[in-house]
Amino acid sequence: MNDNQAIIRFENVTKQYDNDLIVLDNVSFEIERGKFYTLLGPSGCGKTTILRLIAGFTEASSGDIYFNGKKINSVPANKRQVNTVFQDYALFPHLNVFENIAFGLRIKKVKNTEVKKRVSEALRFVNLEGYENREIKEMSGGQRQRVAIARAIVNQPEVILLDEPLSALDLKLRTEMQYELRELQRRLGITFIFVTHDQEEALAMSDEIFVLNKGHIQQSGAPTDIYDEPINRFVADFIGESNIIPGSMVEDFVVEFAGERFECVDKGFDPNEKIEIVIRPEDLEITDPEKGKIQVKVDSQLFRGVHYEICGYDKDGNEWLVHSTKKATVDEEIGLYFEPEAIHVMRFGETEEEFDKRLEAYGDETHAN
Ligand SMILES: Nc1ncnc2c1ncn2[C@@H]1O[C@H](COP(=O)(O)OP(=O)(O)OP(=O)(O)O)[C@@H](O)[C@H]1O
Repeated sequence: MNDNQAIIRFENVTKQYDNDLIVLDNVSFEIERGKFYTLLGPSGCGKTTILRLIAGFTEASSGDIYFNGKKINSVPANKRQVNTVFQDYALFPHLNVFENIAFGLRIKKVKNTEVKKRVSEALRFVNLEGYENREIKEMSGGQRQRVAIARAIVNQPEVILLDEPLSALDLKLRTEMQYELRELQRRLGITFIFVTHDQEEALAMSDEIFVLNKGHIQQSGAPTDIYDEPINRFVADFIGESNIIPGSMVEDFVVEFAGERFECVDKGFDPNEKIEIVIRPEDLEITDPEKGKIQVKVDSQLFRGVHYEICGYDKDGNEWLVHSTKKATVDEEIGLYFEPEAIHVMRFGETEEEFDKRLEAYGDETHAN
């Protein structure tokens, strides 16, 4: 087997349920071996459907799915090198921790000594040594979560699918489990495909994120790439808070919005092409009005612990959101300063393919959005 080969490949996969709803519309992507992937998107965008297609719980309406280069469209679920960790853990309440984890091995008629060895190993991986004889009802939410993960890794699958596995946990435990899961994936070296609708979780955990909406992958890439270079309004909005302001590209490196022209680092647009710009709230600095590039009248302010969240309007009526450790006063006029690099220019309705082509054509010494 070629190590560089994608472990999973979707080729023009469409999924339409009986009710005629097209959930995935001609989707193609590759999953590389040994990485942590996250499928991120709002409720109903098709994340779970992708997992179900990989696991073999449902079939594609059209298109092909490959595993290690072999087409697996009609391979039954129990013959796939894949294990799923479900949102509700799906543990058996009448079996103790050991037997829950051993369940899959027992079905495969693995020898008792081997079962013991592998279950102990799996328990060690999830830090639950000594819990073998506990009843499931005696385990906390976080511990149940770990049992569910142990039950997946004990089968030594090549891929583990995790469907919102942390959503039932409280915030503190959830954050702890995020670290644990990430660390576990690194130690095991197994490919993880994780589903969430929580953008912070996706940014914190993943090597690669697929942002999904309305049956399409809107953008895929490393967390920093997606955060810094969202290709459209949906991604910009979904991944963190953004100021999205309409404008036009005057020429290469000059953009106009809020009635002013600004230096930027983008090129490759038609002269005066209508665009939208994104500036992240943390990239705006509060200054005196005359030192700011934009002047804004403060409308509201909230203290968020680490920073103030300040909202205001410029003279054109655009809303500006600022995250700053500096305080402002409601109705005060403030200046906002930003570097040319803080401006990300987005073309209307561009697909990821077109975006990538344009980046290639213009080299990567600039954003060349
Ligand atoms: N078996 C089914 N029959 C008909 N429609 C379905 C079926 N399963 C899912 N759907 C529909 O397909 C769409 C996508 O569902 P899916 O579960 O993949 O979304 P999701 O992104 O995982 O959402 P969530 O975050 O809410 O779990 C939804 O509109 C859902 O109602």
